[in-house]
Amino acid sequence: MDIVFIKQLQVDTVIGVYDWEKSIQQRLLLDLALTADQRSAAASDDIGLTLDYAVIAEKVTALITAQPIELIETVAEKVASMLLAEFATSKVEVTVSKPGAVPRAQTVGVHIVRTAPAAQLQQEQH
Ligand SMILES: Nc1nc2c(c(=O)[nH]1)N=C([C@H](O)[C@@H](O)CO)CN2
Repeated sequence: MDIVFIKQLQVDTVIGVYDWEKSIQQRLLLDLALTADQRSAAASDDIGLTLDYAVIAEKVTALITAQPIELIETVAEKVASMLLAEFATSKVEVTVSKPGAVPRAQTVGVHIVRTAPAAQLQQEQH
């Protein structure tokens, strides 16, 4: 199946468990993959028939920066839920990295895969 993706989307926000993290902004990097058949968009050359990655990037950034969050797992789950609810996609993969969180590691993060409920999948096929 086809995938529309965004790699290494930078989002600066208040993120972290500890008190010292609640008064600073830290950078998260997001990799997103949204599964959706792209054949009709390609055949018609119509942005309205695909998943607009610019719109996705804006909505994801707005969602994450709307309020402080403690866990990157929460970020990933919120993003996956929003993408499934607001875009015509059957499956999303969300990777949230927090570079700099562990000094001796290049980066740390979480990767989740979520699928649309069966009812939503049936709607998209018709
Ligand atoms: N699995 C996780 N482990 C940790 C998280 C997290 O969000 N998920 N967060 C922290 C702290 O906020 C850390 O990033 C501060 O440097 C620790 N472990």
